[in-house]
Amino acid sequence: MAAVGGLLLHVPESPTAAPRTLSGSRRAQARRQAEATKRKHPASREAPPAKRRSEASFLPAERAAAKETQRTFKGKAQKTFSPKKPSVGVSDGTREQKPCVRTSSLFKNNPEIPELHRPVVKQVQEKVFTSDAFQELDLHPHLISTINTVLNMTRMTSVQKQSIPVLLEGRDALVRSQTGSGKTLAYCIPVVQSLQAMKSKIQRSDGPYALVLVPTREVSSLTFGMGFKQPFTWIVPGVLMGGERRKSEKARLRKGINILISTPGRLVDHIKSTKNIHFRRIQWLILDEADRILDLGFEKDITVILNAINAECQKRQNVLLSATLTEGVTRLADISLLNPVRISVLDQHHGQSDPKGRAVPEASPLPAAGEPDSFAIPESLDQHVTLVPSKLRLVSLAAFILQQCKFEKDQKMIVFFSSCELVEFHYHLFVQTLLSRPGAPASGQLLPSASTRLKFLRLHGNMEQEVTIFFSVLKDVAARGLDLPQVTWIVQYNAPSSPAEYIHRIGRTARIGCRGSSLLILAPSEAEYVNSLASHKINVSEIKVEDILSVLTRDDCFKGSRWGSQKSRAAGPQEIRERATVLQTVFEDYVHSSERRVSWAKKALQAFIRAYATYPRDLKHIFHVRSLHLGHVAKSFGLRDAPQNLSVTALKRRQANLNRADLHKKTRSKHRLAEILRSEYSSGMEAGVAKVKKQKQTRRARGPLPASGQGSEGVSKFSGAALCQLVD
Ligand SMILES: Nc1ncnc2c1ncn2[C@@H]1O[C@H](COP(=O)(O)OP(=O)(O)OP(=O)(O)O)[C@@H](O)[C@H]1O
Repeated sequence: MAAVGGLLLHVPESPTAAPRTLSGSRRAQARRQAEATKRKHPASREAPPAKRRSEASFLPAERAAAKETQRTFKGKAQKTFSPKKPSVGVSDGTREQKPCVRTSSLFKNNPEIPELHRPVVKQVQEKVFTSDAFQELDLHPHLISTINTVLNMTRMTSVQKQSIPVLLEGRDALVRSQTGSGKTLAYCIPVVQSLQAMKSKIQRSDGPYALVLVPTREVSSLTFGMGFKQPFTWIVPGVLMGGERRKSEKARLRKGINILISTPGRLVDHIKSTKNIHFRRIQWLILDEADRILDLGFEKDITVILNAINAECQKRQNVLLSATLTEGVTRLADISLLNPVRISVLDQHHGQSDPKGRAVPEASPLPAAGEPDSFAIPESLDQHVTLVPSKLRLVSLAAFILQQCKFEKDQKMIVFFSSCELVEFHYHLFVQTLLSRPGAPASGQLLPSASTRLKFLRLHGNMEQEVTIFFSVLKDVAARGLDLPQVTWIVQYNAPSSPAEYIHRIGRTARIGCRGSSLLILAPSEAEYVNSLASHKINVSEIKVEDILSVLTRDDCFKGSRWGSQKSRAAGPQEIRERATVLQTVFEDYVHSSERRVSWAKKALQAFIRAYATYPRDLKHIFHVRSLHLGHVAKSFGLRDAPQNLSVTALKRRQANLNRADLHKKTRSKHRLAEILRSEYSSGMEAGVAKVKKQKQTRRARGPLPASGQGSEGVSKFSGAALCQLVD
């Protein structure tokens, strides 16, 4: 089941959007460039530690890698990259002041980009579809016809073919299969089949017969929407989710829910406070996305739930499903399943099926002690990584979005960030600078040929109201809520905190056999993360940052003056630098156009650093706040200088005093805190975090708002978040 805690979706704009006129745009561009030229660049103040300093620094060191530059750019490499003097050019037959863009600030003093010696590993792969139809299963004809006509599915996926017969036989099962392989229906079908076949017809007032636990509210809605669209109207499914008011959930529980879908946190909340919740008729207990449930620290809540169910009913069927089979998942299986059949789609090749194609109980291929887990990755998914110096991160992300979504057709992209604040920041920044708006005045902050083909949406944990809107938007766009089958690109702007999280993020594309690609953006100092992924049999190939930025040469609105009259000239590194600087200047001008926006960008920067400080211990040698160069990172927030009062230690101390003590008290787990801070998955029931959110809201009411008045600040309820964009 798809689960994305927060995302920003990007849909085609109305074709009526009026593009701005070129002449006005050129003037605005010239003004921006003039300002950029006038500005004093603080390059020397931003110099990185001596260890990583290099003179000319677009590539690992331009001079050292001149050959590489020529190979990649297919143009003539420039020998020197000193700031250029303003020049006068001729345009459209009129003499016009065309100042040059200074390139020193963005491209000087960057750390070297190391050669990526990526170990090539053989990825674990699974076959998604079988040739077998649902008709081959012993199911009620109405159920088959609903699957065929309402859900529009004919052939079973491998996991469905292996799991459904086992579950229909009444066995407990531990099911492992890659993301997007159809695990939800693998349990929904047997549950519905068994409940409709009960001798005494189910009454709504009987209460729950099946309990489905999922990690997040989003997943619960989707499970409800997709899996339990069943034809037997007397079986009532229902969802308990954190965003809804407890009172109305209690009322629904009182009326009766036969298939109850909930996040662990929300259910525990009801177990403790709702009198009329009971489990005496439970026949099915499903733990879906068990790895994510554990990642989020819900182990204790699961124990509370198991105890509550065991106290009222002993005999039931238990199913645990997971994309990754970690030690934690096996431990959970040990306590929740009884003599389970272990189904792993990979096992097909290892003779674990009987002659009828049914899986038989057997030990699953768990990693040996000390050996890292390996994850199955869809065959149709191409994974990439790019190493980008901090100063170039923002322009690189924007260039990549433009490359894929403006210059390519039929693209949809989800961009994951490490916090809600980052989603808000990038959403507003891109909407204000990269999009053209009908009737918008020529503010000079919008790119002249700003795209009419792009649209952005966002989703994250601080958006309770907007989640509903988001779902209704998605209904039109993708028809399957957050499970967006046509997503073509997943971009991870901030690295995930675990390989399992990486797998779940990239699992939003290449679903159910479709093609998809992913891009992980790392800083040069984070290159070792690629080895960490390789140890889990995750294979990524490199895209060079200059190849990403070179897309800017396809759009004349990024043109620097030096190239104004040389249309035929091939794009060289210098031109790419100039164009990247034009784009960066657009972002910086927007951010620096008011005090409020500067303070908003600073807060986003703080949120980034806070999230960076929460990487788990085993990744600290790769992601350590001390290795961040604040001046450089500030550039990726459109800030011209690092905020004066922003020292990593002070920030951490302040943050610890403000929030963590409270959160620690509530969660009693450092790991859980880190996950809540970093992960896009949440039940929405984190008491401690909710309290923090309340504090933040109060503070937000007092403090300055971002430009649009919609942003958020501080520690979010769950900060892993994503920005998703979709293009016509
Ligand atoms: N037999 C089928 N034929 C066609 N599409 C299917 C079939 N089974 C499931 N799907 C579709 O595949 C997509 C992924 O299914 P689902 O969300 O259940 O996968 P999953 O394995 O639970 O993924 P994840 O682990 O990422 O949550 C959904 O859009 C679903 O509608």
